[in-house]
Amino acid sequence: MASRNQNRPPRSPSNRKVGAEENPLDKRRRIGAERTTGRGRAPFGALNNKTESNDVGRVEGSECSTVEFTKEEVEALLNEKMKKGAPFDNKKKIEQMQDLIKRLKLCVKWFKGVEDGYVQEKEKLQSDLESAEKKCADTENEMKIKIAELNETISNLRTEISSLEERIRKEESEKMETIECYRKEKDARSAAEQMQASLSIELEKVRDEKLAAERQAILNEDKYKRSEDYNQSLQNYNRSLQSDLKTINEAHKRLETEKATIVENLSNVRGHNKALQDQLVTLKALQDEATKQKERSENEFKCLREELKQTRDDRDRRLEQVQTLTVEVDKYKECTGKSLVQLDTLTIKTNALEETCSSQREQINILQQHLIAEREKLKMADLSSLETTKIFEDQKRIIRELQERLTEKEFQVIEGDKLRKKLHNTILELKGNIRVFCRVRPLLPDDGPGTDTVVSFPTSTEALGRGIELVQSGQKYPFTFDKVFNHEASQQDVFIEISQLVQSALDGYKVCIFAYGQTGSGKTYTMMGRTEAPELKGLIPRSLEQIFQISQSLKDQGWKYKMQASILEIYNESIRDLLSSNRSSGFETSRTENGVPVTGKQYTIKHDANGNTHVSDLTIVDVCSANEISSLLHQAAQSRSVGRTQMNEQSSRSHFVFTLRICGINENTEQQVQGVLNLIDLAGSERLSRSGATGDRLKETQAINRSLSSLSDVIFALAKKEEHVPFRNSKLTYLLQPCLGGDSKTLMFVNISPDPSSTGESLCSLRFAARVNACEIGVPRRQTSTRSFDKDSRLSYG
Ligand SMILES: Nc1ncnc2c1ncn2[C@@H]1O[C@H](COP(=O)(O)OP(=O)(O)OP(=O)(O)O)[C@@H](O)[C@H]1O
Repeated sequence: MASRNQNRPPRSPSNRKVGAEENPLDKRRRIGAERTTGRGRAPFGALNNKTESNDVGRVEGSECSTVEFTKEEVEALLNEKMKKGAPFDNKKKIEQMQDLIKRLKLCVKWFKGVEDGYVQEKEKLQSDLESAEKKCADTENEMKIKIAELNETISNLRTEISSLEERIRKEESEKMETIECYRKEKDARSAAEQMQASLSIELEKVRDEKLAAERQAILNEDKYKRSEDYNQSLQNYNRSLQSDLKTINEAHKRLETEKATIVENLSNVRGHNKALQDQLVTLKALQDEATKQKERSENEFKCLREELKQTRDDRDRRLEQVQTLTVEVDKYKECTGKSLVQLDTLTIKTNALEETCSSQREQINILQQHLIAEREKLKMADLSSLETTKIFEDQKRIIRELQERLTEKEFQVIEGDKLRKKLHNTILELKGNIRVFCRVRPLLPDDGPGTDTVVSFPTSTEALGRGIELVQSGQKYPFTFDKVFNHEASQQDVFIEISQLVQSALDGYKVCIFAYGQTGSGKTYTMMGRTEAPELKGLIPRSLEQIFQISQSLKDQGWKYKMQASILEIYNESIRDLLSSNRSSGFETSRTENGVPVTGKQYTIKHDANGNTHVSDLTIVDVCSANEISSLLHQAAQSRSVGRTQMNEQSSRSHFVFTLRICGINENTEQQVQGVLNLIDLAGSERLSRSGATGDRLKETQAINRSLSSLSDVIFALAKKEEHVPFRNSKLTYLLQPCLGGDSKTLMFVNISPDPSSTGESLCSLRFAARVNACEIGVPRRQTSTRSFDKDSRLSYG
């Protein structure tokens, strides 16, 4: 924090040396001591010395920046009296006075310097505070963003880590599965290899067997060939035996023939027969022998056949065996081929799995490296978050300090605001708690000729802008009001004058602004204005817009406002709720239409202990914006015109009362305010003698006159602090009474028509306004106008 001395005017080099050796307090003490001992104080002593050397200006310039005064010194300087000398020693007196003046000048300069320093310090602090606040807010935002980013990064990293861990777990389980698969495949491969080996052995065996079978087959074939050859030879032998047998049989036949011949020749050849018989026996023996031989050969042949068959069967069997073995060999071959293919695919798969495994291992390594890097990052993030937290704490501390300063400043602002309100109110009170403005409307095409003939505005310094003169029957009637607006005054000109009152309503005061005047004098124009163009807007919309604008701007100071609006109309002493959603229920029960009572509500006016007015059954709407108010005013205008049609009522015969209740609370100070803003367009005034009214119209006019007269009576009674406040059964005055007394602010517009045919009405209105203008409520009014209130000048509308 900057010390206060930093903002002081710079010290002269010579003095800086002194300042380095002793503090200002010591110096002040020294100055005081020197003064009491009469040896001269540092500033004044220096001044005196320099005065002697006739170089006062330069000395003052250089010394004033180094001299400091204590309160006591300043008071002593102010209270210092002339030393008593010779009574006519004017020269000495003058010197003394010059000395005193110089010291006083020094003191004043010192004061100015200090004051400038304070102002600079204040400005610097203000700018420091603003920049620090901005910086704090920025840093806080940055911190928040950074923390959010870090949190996000941390959460991302965490999710990444968890996903990586999950992936690792998955990879590991996959790896385990792969290893398991690999192991199984290895087993299968080894089993297949074993099988292949056993199959190879079997194949070898089968091959051997096949070779043996082939050899056997060759042998068998040889055997078979030999058997066939043998068979052939046996068949040949058999054939030869057959041919032998044939020849033998032929021989036998021949022998038989020979026998016959022989037998024939037996006798002849008995001898020979015998020999022949012997030969025959031998031949028979031979034949037996041959038959036996034949049988033996046949047996042998049979045996050989058997053997051949057996060999053939054997051969067939062997062939079958060979075939089955070949099939088996083929099968084995196929099987081996398949196994080999399987083995190859398994090998490829294994290789692929091994590759996958190694790539996964690599991936795991990469992921682990990632994990390590991310952990490292996390650590870094933690560290930076710690650093950030530290910075954040520092910033928080700075913010706290700044907030404390801000609170201090806010307190000062609040105090300033209180002072502003007080001053604002004082200004208004000085202007008068009751003020009367007069507004003269321009001539309308329907009016008679010339404004100047009826109304004129005095140009004397005292009455400029405040005076108005009305001419009736050649006689001039001068009036003075707080402000007089001529026919050229715009709506904005008028609003500028009343806008301070609007501020008072927000400050918690009761404010009542009403327009009074004869029919057609411009009351509605003043209060409501016209909707065609924004610049024609009247006081009511402008005031409400300002209220919302100010209430918005006060939000920064912690003020929160709740606004409630109600709009009513008083016609013939009956209240009509212009915001009632049910139009027929907007009328008071006491009203009748064509002699038939209209069903509706009873609007009873009550005042509570806090001086607030309540109208029972009245619609109260919470409003937050000027737009809402506009739509309410629109609704009220429609209800009004509907009411007029229903009641067969003429325009301007009713008082239009817009009430805005303002409840403000300051969240910082818990200060509360309750203001009321009443904006009223009164019914047009009319003299009975002039209206020539009869019947209901007469009653209406009497009621209006009664309520207007009663209004001035109430204002008068409140101004005079009279105990009895006359209401004369006027609902209007009873309604407004809490807003007229005490420190309430009342502003009355008296609207004047320049139409020569209504000069009498204008005079009457001006007299009424003058009567109100003479009232004083609260603090005494300014001295500029002498006011008198003639109790007997009560207006008569009769
Ligand atoms: N300052 C002005 N400038 C221009 N025209 C105005 C001004 N004042 C009033 N007028 C016009 O004069 C006419 C009568 O004004 P207005 O209706 O406001 O009178 P009023 O006093 O409200 O009458 P009433 O008592 O009958 O309601 C309107 O046409 C209005 O536009």
